[in-house]
Amino acid sequence: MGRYAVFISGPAGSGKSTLCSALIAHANTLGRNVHLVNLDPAAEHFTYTPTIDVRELVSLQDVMSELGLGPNGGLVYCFEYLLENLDWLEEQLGSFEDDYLIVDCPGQIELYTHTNLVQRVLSFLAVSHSFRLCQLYLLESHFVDDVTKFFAGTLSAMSAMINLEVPWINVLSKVDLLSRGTVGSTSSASGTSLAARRSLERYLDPDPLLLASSANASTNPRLHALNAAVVRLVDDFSVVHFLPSDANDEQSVGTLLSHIDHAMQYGEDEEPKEPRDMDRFEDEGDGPGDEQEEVERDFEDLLSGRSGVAGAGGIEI
Ligand SMILES: Nc1nc2c(ncn2[C@@H]2O[C@H](COP(=O)(O)OP(=O)(O)OP(=O)(O)O)[C@@H](O)[C@H]2O)c(=O)[nH]1
Ligand SMILES: [Mg+2]
Repeated sequence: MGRYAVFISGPAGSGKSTLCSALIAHANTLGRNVHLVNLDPAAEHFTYTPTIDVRELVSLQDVMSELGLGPNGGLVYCFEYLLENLDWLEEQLGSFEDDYLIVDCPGQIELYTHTNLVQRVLSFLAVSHSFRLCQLYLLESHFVDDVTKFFAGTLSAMSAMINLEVPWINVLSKVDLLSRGTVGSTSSASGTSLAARRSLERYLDPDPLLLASSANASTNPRLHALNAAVVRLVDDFSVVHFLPSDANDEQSVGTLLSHIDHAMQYGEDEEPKEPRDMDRFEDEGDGPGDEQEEVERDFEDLLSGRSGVAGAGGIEI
């Protein structure tokens, strides 16, 4: 079948561990055998017991108390320790028959952008163990309530992407909070939801002119040339494309899993599948569309509550 590993990364609290659990639960309902790998030496608890857990090799708490390091230095030390002890990882990997790993990563962005530590773990899996890899990068949906925050989030995703050089999927997590009005402006609840929804639509398929004018409206004129440069960058590279995610919505999780499978060409003997919920689109008689159209449709369904999954709650706007 081949060996596959998807790394779930993103800033602290962006929903990585929750999404790992949701992906595993969804894969289980499809009868698929996937394994959780914990690469976060500071993790506390998991819904599913990790099959491989870096804390069995080294834990952040021990490193901090024994070496007197702070949390960030301690984390870097833990990764260096892991890389010095790859035989441990090798032994853990060797016990699998079906290798589809869902890897929960630490939230410290500098691990992906300032060091090559994560990159070396990825290379070890790809080169020494023939894993096909994919990296998911989560950004919380509150990044879309302000264009300058969106730029910051997009640029951090881009710098991690350039550093790691593996198939990449950007995810806007917790979009259900937008529809509840928890994220966005301070107007009335329904107004806030609508505004947030419009923001999200704008950022899923950004119009460069609109992005530039709203960035210019909230920044010093001296920064307008920089805004224009960032908008060009955002417009020119596909890093700007985000898949919306609600970890509590099975359809959303299913769509993400299908994008991950597609990125890694999971099941190479089978016909490669387009990253979409095929049954739903076939039922609706839709022909194949481009990826962005798909994302927009999924997003529309998510926000309008047309989830089509038994037991999944609709989202009120
Ligand atoms: N509403 C909503 N909440 C979510 C979603 N995903 C995660 N959360 C919540 O966000 C919080 C953080 O989620 P985690 O999964 O622990 O985030 P994390 O990225 O693993 O955090 P660290 O490991 O500390 O970096 C928790 O309270 C989750 O319940 C989502 O899709 N919707
Ligand atoms: Mg976590």
